[in-house]
Order: sequence, then C-alpha cells, then structure tokens
Amino acid sequence: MRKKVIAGNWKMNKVLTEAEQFADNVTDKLPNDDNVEAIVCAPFPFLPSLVEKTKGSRLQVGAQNMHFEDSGAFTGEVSPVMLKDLGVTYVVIGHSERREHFAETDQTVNKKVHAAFNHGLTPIVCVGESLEQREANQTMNHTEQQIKKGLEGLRHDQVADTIIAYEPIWAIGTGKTASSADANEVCAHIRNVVKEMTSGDIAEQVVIQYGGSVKPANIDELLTQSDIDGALVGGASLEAESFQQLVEAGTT
Ligand SMILES: O=C(CO)COP(=O)(O)O
Repeated sequence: MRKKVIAGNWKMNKVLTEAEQFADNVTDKLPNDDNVEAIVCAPFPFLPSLVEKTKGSRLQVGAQNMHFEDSGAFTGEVSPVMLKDLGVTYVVIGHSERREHFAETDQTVNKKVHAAFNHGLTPIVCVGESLEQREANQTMNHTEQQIKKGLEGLRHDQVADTIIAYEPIWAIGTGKTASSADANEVCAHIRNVVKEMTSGDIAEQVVIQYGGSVKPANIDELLTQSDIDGALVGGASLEAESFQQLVEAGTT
C-alpha cells in the first residue's frame, strides 16, 4: 500500500513568529502513523527554525523552490546544497505559480529534479492544466508532456521516490475543486505515463497528490480515490488545526 503524503504549501505567507507557533501547535499532535507523511513547505527564512522545532517529530520540512546549481553568481537564489545543509528534506518544484510568474519551464523543472536527487532531497513535482487547456480537452496530453519532460533522465528508483502533485491551475485558490472522479482520472493517467517511462512496479510506488482548494471538508473523498495518494494544500494548510485535520484524514 502506498503511504499518504499530506504537504502544506504556505506560499508567501506568515512571519517567523507565526511559523514557529504553527510548529509548536502541530508537532506533538500529529498522528503516530507510518502510513501518513506530514510535510510543511515554508518560505526560506523560516526553514532553519522549523527544522530545529520539528526535530524528532513527525513533521517534515520542505522548501517551495530552489536553483539547480550548487552555488555561484545567481543573486537572490537558494541552492540544493543550502537546503540539504539546513536539514530540509523536501522541495516543491515547478509549482504553477513559479511557471507563470517566474518563467519556470519543464526544462528548468527537470534540472531541479535532478539537482534535488543529487543532494538527497525529495522533489514534489507539480503539474496541471489551465482552464483553457481543460476546455480544449488537452488535460491528459499536457500533464503527460509535463511528466515526461520534467522527469526525463531520472533512474527508475528516483522516479519511484518522486512525489508528483497534480494541481489543475483553475482549482488553485479558487475554491473550485476538481471532482474527485475527475482528479482521479488525471492521476491515473499520470501513473500510466510513469509506467510507460519505467515499469508497472515503479508506477505502483509513485505517490501522486492532488492539489487545488483541498480542505478538511473535501479531503476524505479525494483520498478514497484509487490513484490519489495525498494532497498538496495551500490555504487550508496555514492554520495548525486545519493542517492537523488534513493529516488525520490521511490515516483513515
Ligand atoms: O497551489 C496549491 C498548493 O500548492 C493549492 O492552493 P490552495 O489549496 O490554496 O488552492
């Protein structure tokens, strides 16, 4: 059985004291269940403190982006070496907001995914279609291309360890969730693409999350679907109580 992975993506929210308070409120309340992984992907300035505060707890810490180079003249960027050195374990790569506002492409996603594995970080690779693409029936083809290009050149064991987050852009922060059946259909397609790229065994191991207006009220139904193994959650991950409820849902 694949474990459930519930990851909060705080985006550009909170100040340090709020981030620390969240950790204080959540760390000792998470379910003691190996079948669910709880991650919080926070802005860079909070990472050292969150890593410190979550030591020995079930809450893992992730970044929301990184550069693909180890070091160099890239003003304003953060490298995988820096993240690893801090004790960060996950990194979100290719979020649609980065693709839209920061010129992230499938090629940079691919370089970052390789860099993550080269430094022992687990990538959470985001894919998903826009409303226009969905209406033009391009959802399957678009997500397939994003997966093929984003994961190109990885070893099969690395593909197995990649977390894929299917986030339809039109469902992000809009309150519109894809129906669980529609979300599952795309996640199943993504698993099939992974199978074509690797093998049936590897495809069965890959964790595929759904993201887009997930909240405590709708997560149960999403998680009952055959190919949805967790959630990448924005707004509803910001409050400790709501995040905790989302993680609890992963235990059922
Ligand atoms: O983009 C998301 C997570 O990465 C989803 O955000 P919301 O849960 O706020 O819709």
